[in-house]
Amino acid sequence: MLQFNNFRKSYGYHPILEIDRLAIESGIYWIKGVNGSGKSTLLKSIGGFLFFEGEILLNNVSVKKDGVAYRKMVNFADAEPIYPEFLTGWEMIALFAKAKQASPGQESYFIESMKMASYLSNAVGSYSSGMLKKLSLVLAFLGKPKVILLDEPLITIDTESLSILCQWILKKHEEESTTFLLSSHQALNEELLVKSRILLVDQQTLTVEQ
Ligand SMILES: Nc1ncnc2c1ncn2[C@@H]1O[C@H](COP(=O)(O)OP(=O)(O)OP(=O)(O)O)[C@@H](O)[C@H]1O
Repeated sequence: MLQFNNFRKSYGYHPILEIDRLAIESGIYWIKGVNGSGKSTLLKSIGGFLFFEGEILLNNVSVKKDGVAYRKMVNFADAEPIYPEFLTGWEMIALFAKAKQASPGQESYFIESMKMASYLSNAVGSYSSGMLKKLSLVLAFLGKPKVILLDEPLITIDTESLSILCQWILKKHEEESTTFLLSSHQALNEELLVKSRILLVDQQTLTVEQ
């Protein structure tokens, strides 16, 4: 479903990733690689946020040639999310729900399970890093994307939220066949681990471990 053709990403003259040809089937993938290997660069490229050479296709839709249709199918949560400080959590959720054509009330399950209602009326600028992270995760789950990209989703959230996030991932994958690509230096919990395959970013390329 996700296809790389002659993908090349550099920053200036510094090559970061080269993927000649690779197909990634639907599933849950744990992206591993040492610091600076290119995991965030990979996720941002798939998300359509970075310029690169070559092609990335999702269900045969090209991020370059049909960016609008492509981006409708892909949600992304940044490792260190930054939002306008003056907006409230509710306003951010309303904005994303509209953009992602979420069904009415879709956010309720996520907000309730992570007990976020008490602070969503406050401006985002007042949030702790964990509160902000949880908001970014809710936003990434809105709508019915084919792929959800999560860059370091496990950092800053507390232990209880961590296992709830794993449940969100498993549920969304089971119910909507959503593919997940998530990078993490921390090990995934056991339940998620058994359902995951590993994508290794190493020596400037990407391989799917069997
Ligand atoms: N905007 C940028 N300009 C120039 N170089 C960059 C930029 N962003 C990343 N890099 C470089 O690209 C390489 C890959 O960075 P990237 O953030 O993708 O790695 P990563 O695997 O996500 O790292 P980490 O595990 O530390 O988060 C690094 O050498 C980094 O210095």
